Amino acid sequence: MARVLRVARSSSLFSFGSRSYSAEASHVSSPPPPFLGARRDVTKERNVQWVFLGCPGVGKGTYASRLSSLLGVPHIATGDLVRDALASSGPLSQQLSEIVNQGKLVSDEIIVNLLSKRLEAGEAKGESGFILDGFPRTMRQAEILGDVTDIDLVVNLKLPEEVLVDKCLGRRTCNQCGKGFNIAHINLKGENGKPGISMDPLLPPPQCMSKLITRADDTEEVVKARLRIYNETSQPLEEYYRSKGKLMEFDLPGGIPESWPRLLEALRLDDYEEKQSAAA
Ligand SMILES: Nc1ncnc2c1ncn2[C@@H]1O[C@H](COP(=O)(O)OP(=O)(O)O)[C@@H](O)[C@H]1O
Repeated sequence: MARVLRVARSSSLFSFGSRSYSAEASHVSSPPPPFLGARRDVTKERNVQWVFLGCPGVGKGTYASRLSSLLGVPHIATGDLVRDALASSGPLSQQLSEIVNQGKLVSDEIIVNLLSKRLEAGEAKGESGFILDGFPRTMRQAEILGDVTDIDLVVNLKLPEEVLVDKCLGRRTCNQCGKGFNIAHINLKGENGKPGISMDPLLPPPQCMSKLITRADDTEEVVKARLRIYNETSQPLEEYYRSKGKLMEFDLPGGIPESWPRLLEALRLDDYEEKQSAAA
């Protein structure tokens, strides 16, 4: 989809593909543009174009990244694009740090701009397809995405809210190799017919142990703010994609060892590697 966006010099307009958008807030009550399921089937001509939805801490990054390696498509996390922009010097970094450190969402204009640049760079390198993680986050972003490309599938990962906070607070990244870990021990008892959930920590190897860092926005206060904002702004997206017949709900049954094979099964990818090698 990387016929990508540019911020128009004239100020309050930004563009994605050949379309321009006003930088003002979206009127969610306006009907969304027709989605792409209605258009021709292009899935056979290109790699997958998938979106991962889910609350902060649910594990979107982990599963999206594993699937991207399996399918050979880029995993594009807008949170990573924001953190890269934060790490660079300049006025954008200052503008972003205040927003991100309060757990608030960056403007649609900035986020579409960052995503567009990333897609453009990927296209120049010959990338095809994507797994988007953290985008779209608002109805307006979903409408913009729907205007410029076909989304094949939206995977909505779910975990009980009690688990999400603990998982966010347990996240760690190695500042040398960049890998993500989680030091939280989750053990939620089942009640009212709901199954319990236990997850072992994902501990780093000894060489990373002394290099672990915690995201500045993974404090309890900011995590709770992010969860609240997610529930307010992103849940309408579930309904939107459900109504297009694109939403796949997936309740994570536990940690990676239990969840990964079940997710592959749900995506009908459980024998994907075998089929790939047989076809080769
Ligand atoms: N699509 C988006 N729209 C607006 N802001 C975003 C978007 N994606 C990421 N951000 C910003 O980057 C921060 C970190 O994003 P992310 O790593 O996806 O965190 P989370 O753990 O909340 O899912 C968010 O709190 C938000 O400020």
